[in-house]
Amino acid sequence: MIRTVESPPPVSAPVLAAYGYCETVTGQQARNFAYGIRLLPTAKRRAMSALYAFSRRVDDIGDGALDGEIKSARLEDTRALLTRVRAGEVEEDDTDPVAVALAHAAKAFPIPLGGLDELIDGVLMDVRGETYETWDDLKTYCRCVAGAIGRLSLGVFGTEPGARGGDRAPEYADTLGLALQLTNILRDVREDAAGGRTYLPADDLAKFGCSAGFDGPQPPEGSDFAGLVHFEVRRARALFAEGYRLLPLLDRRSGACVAAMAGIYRRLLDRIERDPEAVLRGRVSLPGREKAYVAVRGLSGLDTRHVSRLAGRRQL
Ligand SMILES: CC(C)=CCC/C(C)=C/CC/C(C)=C/COP(=O)(O)OP(=O)(O)O
Repeated sequence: MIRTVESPPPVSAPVLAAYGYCETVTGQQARNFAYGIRLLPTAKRRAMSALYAFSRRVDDIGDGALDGEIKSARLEDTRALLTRVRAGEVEEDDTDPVAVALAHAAKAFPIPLGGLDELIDGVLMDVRGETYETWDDLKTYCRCVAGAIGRLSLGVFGTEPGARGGDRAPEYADTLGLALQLTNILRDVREDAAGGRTYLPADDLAKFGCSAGFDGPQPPEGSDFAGLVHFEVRRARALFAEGYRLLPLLDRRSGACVAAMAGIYRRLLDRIERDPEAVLRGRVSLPGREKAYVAVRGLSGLDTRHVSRLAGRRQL
């Protein structure tokens, strides 16, 4: 069962500084997720920033310019650090602020830290240059790099006591992570291709004549690129619909955080659906004012009430 911890332990000056570092990383680098994280009360916001900063570090190793062997070794160093966090071996005066903040967050909230091992496993798949034959194969990767983040975040949020169906919350959080990751893969298709990576399943690419890959602002000749994008958008929408069942299980501000994160990505998906080739021309993004609007909407509980109504009418 997932507990909500009401009063986290008091925060010492070194831990406060460590959280401050993680919040700066989050504010500067989480161009989309920071809007949701900001809506949380202090202790949860700090814990989410610690999770973000650790995940960012893992991701940056994967995306960096080093060669594969060095990346793998660095990822294993990060795993060793995680083992120290889990064993309670990271002291408050450790020189690594991300480790200090994560260790504190893991004491304050029941965060299933094994999810960070999964994230490292997923980034190692990237480093090995794995490609995916089918959606089931890609799903395994997405569970590691995004489903796990959903389940870790749920450890911070907790579920509302007595919420009906609360035991399914980890499954919904995982599915929401998949929805976000598939959207991210569609958005970054050109950038990933430039970096030599293809995430979309080979059998989908073949079905729409896109096996030649995406190396320019135009779709591969003779392909049905828009058909491919619309097919993946439908898949992502179904994942969003399932993952949104998480919202009524959360307290108001955690629900607002998730609604903001998911809402911003859903709007990215809308834009991609309207103009599929935009993802080949550059990075599709939302203006800051639109992200702020989605965050305010999340806080007003509109999305949560909408999902509850649909569930009540058995339309979800
Ligand atoms: C329950 C819950 C909270 C579920 C959501 C889980 C979650 C936040 C998954 C993240 C997956 C994802 C698309 C990461 C990309 O980060 P990025 O830094 O590359 O994103 P950006 O490029 O859009 O800034």
